[in-house]
Amino acid sequence: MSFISSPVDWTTWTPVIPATLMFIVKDGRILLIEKKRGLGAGKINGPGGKIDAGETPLESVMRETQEELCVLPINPRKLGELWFSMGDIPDILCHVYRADDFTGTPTETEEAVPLWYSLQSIPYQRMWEDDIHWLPLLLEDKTFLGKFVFEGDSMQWSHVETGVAW
Ligand SMILES: COc1nc(N)nc2c1ncn2[C@H]1C[C@H](O)[C@@H](COP(=O)(O)OP(=O)(O)OP(=O)(O)O)O1
Repeated sequence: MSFISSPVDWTTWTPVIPATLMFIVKDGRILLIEKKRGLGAGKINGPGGKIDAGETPLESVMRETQEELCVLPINPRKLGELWFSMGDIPDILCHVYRADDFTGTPTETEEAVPLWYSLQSIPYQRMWEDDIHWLPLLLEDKTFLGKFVFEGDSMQWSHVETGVAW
């Protein structure tokens, strides 16, 4: 969808909300959540959320994963950033992490239902529209920077580059 020019000037774009996402990939499966409340409620995503004041992105994604799923990722690594121009809500810069192991038992909480999917049956139709543009890169352990323009739930424009050094 990046064949048309971007409706957003990314050189001056300034995100308002810093956020995170975590994807745990183990034994040919990925640990996702059905989000029960907040932005994206009802969709399937990784655990994550807004970064609190004074937190680093890594501290935030560990806290959010613990709060939402009762697990702690082992050796998390940042693979991507997602820049979301959202239109009707404040713009989001999301740091995306992957881990290949965890401690604890994935457990339903007030915020999320844990869901394991095989890597061959990721439910993209129930996820945000941008995910299919970068989650395959994360599964290949590639780094990426994705820029997306949304109007409501509808993606209007996208561009993803890979081989980014974080
Ligand atoms: C627009 O496209 C998006 N795609 C994907 N894959 N993920 C997105 C998109 N927009 C937002 N997100 C992610 C980023 C965060 O992980 C969550 C939103 O976080 P939330 O608002 O739920 O933050 P919390 O701190 O958990 O919320 P509370 O204020 O309820 O504590 O969605």
